[in-house]
Amino acid sequence: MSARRVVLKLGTSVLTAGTDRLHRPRLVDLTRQIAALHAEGTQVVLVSSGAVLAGWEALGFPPRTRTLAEKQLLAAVGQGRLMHTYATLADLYGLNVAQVLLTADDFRARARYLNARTTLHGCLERGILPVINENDTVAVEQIKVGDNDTLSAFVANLVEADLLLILTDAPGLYTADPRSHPEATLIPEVPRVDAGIWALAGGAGTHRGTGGMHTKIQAAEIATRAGTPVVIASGDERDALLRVAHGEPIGTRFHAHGAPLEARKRWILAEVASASRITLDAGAATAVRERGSSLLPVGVVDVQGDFERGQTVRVYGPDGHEIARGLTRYRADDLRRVQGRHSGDIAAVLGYEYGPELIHRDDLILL
Ligand SMILES: Nc1ncnc2c1ncn2[C@@H]1O[C@H](COP(=O)(O)OP(=O)(O)O)[C@@H](O)[C@H]1O
Ligand SMILES: N[C@@H](CCC(=O)OP(=O)(O)O)C(=O)O
Repeated sequence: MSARRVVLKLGTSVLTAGTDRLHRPRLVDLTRQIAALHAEGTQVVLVSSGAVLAGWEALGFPPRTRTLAEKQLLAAVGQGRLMHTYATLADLYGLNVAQVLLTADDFRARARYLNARTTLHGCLERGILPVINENDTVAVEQIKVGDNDTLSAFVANLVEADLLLILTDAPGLYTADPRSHPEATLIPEVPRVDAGIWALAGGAGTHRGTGGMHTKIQAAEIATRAGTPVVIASGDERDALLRVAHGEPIGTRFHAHGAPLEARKRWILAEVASASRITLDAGAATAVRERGSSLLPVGVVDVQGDFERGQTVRVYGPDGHEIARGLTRYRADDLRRVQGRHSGDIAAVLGYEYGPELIHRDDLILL
């Protein structure tokens, strides 16, 4: 079966194709494959490393100290150049690109999470290619994801991808690090990431890459638990992206556990804002419960508690029974000002708006 929404992670090792520089022919080839998938109606979200390398290249390969400050400086120099390269190449295929720089905090804080999600979905709806990287220049130890394998798994959850493809310089997960164990063999299928799989992780990867196989296994565990299958394959393989997206068995495939919706439900149901309580009128309760509608402010008769935009809130029917939980797009104080009013009035009352829905149906779980 072909994937409809793919998160593609490109490691530094792929972008350099065994050289010291961003390998332009490699980037052209990958962009061509992304454009071909777009033409088939498959959405692609790119998580691209390479900023540090591009910065190092731009500055003429100065001796490396490998400190955090140096990495941040090189990333600051390189990120723009990396994006310029993607924008130029995508333009050849009539594609626009959007730069999205994220850190771990953007996944933890719900308002930021929601904003990132809205932007990414907006890009996908308009056929724009989002190019994501960690925001290295601000990502101090406490808030950084730390490697783009893990970041790509977070992104796969964020956009509810139906495939995460991690391209690297190894053909997949081997029984041991193939650099030091030439007798190692490829593992084509991993039904579950268990202790035996973790034991194969080996060391920290190439001198340019971050994390080696360890972070790729970690990414596979995060994404497969949330319902997204993961493939690790080689960027040297001809048409790797197209073939994997079309379901061809190359590299190592990690099987998803459970249905994606279940994982997302668990996420929404977790961390309910304390004492939050939104009460609906009968019409809104029926629309939400029986017609699967989004929840609009017009159907709200009462708002209790103090919650922020992006938090999970409890939704009650007029009879006082909890009927749903969902992620609110408006904070409690703002919602009190627009409850019972039509969505078209929101901007006039608040001076801004985050869309017509209070809780979008995708963010609403019926109980
Ligand atoms: N069991 C394993 N199977 C395959 N590769 C492994 C394994 N253990 C360690 N590795 C190493 O991981 C490297 C890829 O990771 P890394 O250098 O971080 O690449 P990237 O830049 O693509 O993230 C491979 O080149 C390989 O040497
Ligand atoms: N954010 C960094 C890449 C970090 C990273 O995980 O690198 P890699 O192991 O090559 O995917 C950069 O753009 O250089």
